[in-house]
Amino acid sequence: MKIMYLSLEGVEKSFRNNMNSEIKVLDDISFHIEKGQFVSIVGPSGCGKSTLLYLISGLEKASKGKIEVDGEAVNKPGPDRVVVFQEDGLFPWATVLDNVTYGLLLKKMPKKEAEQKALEMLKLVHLSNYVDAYPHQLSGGMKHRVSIARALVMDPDILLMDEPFAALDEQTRMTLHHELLEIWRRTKVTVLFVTHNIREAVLLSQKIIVMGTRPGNIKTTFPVKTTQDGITPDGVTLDLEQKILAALEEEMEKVLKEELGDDYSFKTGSVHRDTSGDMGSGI
Ligand SMILES: Nc1ncnc2c1ncn2[C@@H]1O[C@H](COP(=O)(O)OP(=O)(O)OP(=O)(O)O)[C@@H](O)[C@H]1O
Repeated sequence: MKIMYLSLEGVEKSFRNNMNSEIKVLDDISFHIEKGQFVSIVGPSGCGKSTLLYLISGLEKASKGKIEVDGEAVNKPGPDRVVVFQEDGLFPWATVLDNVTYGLLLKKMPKKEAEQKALEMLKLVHLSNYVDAYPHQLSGGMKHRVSIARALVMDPDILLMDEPFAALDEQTRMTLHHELLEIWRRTKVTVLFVTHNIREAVLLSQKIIVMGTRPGNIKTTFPVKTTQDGITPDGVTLDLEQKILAALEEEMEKVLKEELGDDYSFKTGSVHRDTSGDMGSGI
């Protein structure tokens, strides 16, 4: 029997708007993730993807429903769940090494031990030669690698990644995809990865959760079929990208109609489906 590691059952989240009325952002979210899985979440802008990550991280509380990690209810942030954001969030006044040791020193780990752990992580993200550099001396991709090292050094069980590579250029993003997969295979950390980019989701994940919107819900889930080497064959990749895009088109139509008026007509297939391009980055 498979162990369900992260489990959400009937999760709802509402916020109060400026008019003091309740707006439901997430409705009846239920899914289960096995330990060590790499799962992506895609969905239209504003459907509640970040909110969902914050609920799992414990930074926000669910209005209803249950979130459990390894059978334990989540009700506050914990070192077992670390979030990596789109912005690298590094301290500009601190060196790479000091940025990575920061969380460990807060946990009262002795400095020598913290530095040794940080150096191991920096080796894993190929930044051993930059330990004394300051963030402004690094490229965007390198800064993201530091922020991944800073998250991993805490030994999290679950890495929650909120569009971590969205602001990077295509080539840097491709390099980081390789590195992230290598890190994932070596550390066996469970990854929940939010992205707007369908291709990115297909390339990285074992399972893809597609969210609908108004309010945010789970529209459908796709398993990603890989070979024994963990590689998704090209035909499978393209087919899956098309299926995800088709599922999202309906949601996008809903949003556009709401924002642009009822007479707006969304033509099926009007989304650019050039498979050589950057699938879904406009979603
Ligand atoms: N603290 C808050 N108070 C009030 N409303 C909020 C709060 N946080 C999020 N929301 C609302 O919840 C909805 C979902 O936001 P969220 O950022 O989770 O969506 P998203 O899918 O991550 O969007 P994007 O893809 O554009 O980043 C939005 O309408 C947002 O305005």
